[in-house]
Amino acid sequence: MDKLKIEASEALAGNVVISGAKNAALPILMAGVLAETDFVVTNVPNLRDVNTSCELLRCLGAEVTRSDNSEVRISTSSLDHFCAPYDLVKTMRASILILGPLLARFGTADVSLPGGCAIGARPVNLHLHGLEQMGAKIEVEEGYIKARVDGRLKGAHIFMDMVSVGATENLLMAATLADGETIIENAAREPEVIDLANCLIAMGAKIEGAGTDSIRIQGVESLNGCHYRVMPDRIETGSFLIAAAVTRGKIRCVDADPSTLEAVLAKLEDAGATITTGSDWIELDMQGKRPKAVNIKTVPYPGFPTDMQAQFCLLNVLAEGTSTITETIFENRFMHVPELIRMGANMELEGNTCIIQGIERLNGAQVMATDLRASASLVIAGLVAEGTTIVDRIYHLDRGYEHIEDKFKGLGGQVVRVS
Ligand SMILES: CC(=O)N[C@H]1[C@@H](OP(=O)(O)OP(=O)(O)OC[C@H]2O[C@@H](n3ccc(=O)[nH]c3=O)[C@H](O)[C@@H]2O)O[C@H](CO)[C@@H](O)[C@@H]1O
Ligand SMILES: C=C(OP(=O)(O)O)C(=O)O
Repeated sequence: MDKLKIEASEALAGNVVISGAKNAALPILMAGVLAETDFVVTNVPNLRDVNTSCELLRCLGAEVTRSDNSEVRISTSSLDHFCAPYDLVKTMRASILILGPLLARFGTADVSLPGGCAIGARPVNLHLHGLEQMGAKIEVEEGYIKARVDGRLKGAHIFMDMVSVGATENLLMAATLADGETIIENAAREPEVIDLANCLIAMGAKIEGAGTDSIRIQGVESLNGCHYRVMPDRIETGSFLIAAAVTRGKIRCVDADPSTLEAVLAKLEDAGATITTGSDWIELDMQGKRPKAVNIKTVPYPGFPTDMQAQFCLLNVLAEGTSTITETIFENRFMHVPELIRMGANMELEGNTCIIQGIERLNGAQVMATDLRASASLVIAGLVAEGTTIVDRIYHLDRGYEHIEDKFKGLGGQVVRVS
């Protein structure tokens, strides 16, 4: 099994090209099921989760081709299976996003119930409840969600009990083909929801309010394919900016979107970074200084993202001062903490808060994590640790970071993949 071997590195410097966003590409690929004509998605990152999504679409009978690494073409003319099997869903929870599109277009969907995962239980009750309000009959049998509707789904006024990105996306996709108007209240406002909505609009959907907490959808009879370019990955961008900050370097992220990262950039400025932005780039310059500790609390967008929590934990581990990091989205998202402690970090957990006393340097060690962003924080830790760090179980990283070792290498980071 592959591992990443990381040596203590100089301050990162140079440009890094940001890939398309995993968390936008996955729902957009699932939206392909809604399209009656050919659908072409560009800027799709070459990631394990994207491979899984393509495999899922193929397993339904869709034709999926990848002309080069970043373009995916989907044709649903031969789609004739309506089941997302356990073997695929267990490797990628986002497979649940096939439920809304399948049900809306074909009136039937069997989707393996995703289990919990390393970061929490992650139930899907909001997805199911919203679809039921739109007229679906849903049973859970033998580990599968079995959803059926006679004719079309019906527009509904849905009040979400809590903010859920995935449930908002599933219901948004389902509502595009429903009969009448759907309003999703307390909707997630994440940029990836807006990207999905823009894609659906390009396919012919009638959607207003994406990016606010109230999304209004007028159902249409059918949708066509379109050409759609996936937005830049704000979490990949943030991860490279953190790596530059902790190595006290200066980097520019190109093909990035600063407007989707305001909370993260504000915290980096509080940590002492000089941030400069253009319409599609972000530059961070630490001017050789050690970062200052910053307190963080994760909340839904536009607040500070949970997907950047592990990386900021690491920044605080190396920063000047004491800080607290509070995780409010997922109940078990601190798997990086024991591993960072093994590398010498001075931090402790109290409930959902991590208290960190900054130190100057970490020590290399053999580490592993069972979650994507925790793994990213360990790779970045390796760049500033004395000696060698080996990060194991990197299939988690391959779910969300394209060519991570090449991108670090381009910035002067000593990261290599070893078997
Ligand atoms: C593929 C993708 O886009 N993944 C992102 C998405 O995950 P995902 O869409 O799974 O996350 P949600 O926004 O749904 O989860 C937020 C919270 O709501 C809870 N919940 C969710 C649905 C539900 O039916 N019931 C329920 O209780 C979850 O357990 C969690 O505590 O948003 C998360 C929060 O920004 C990010 O960390 C993930 O990277
Ligand atoms: C938690 C994440 O993804 P997923 O929802 O696909 O597990 C993530 O991208 O950090």
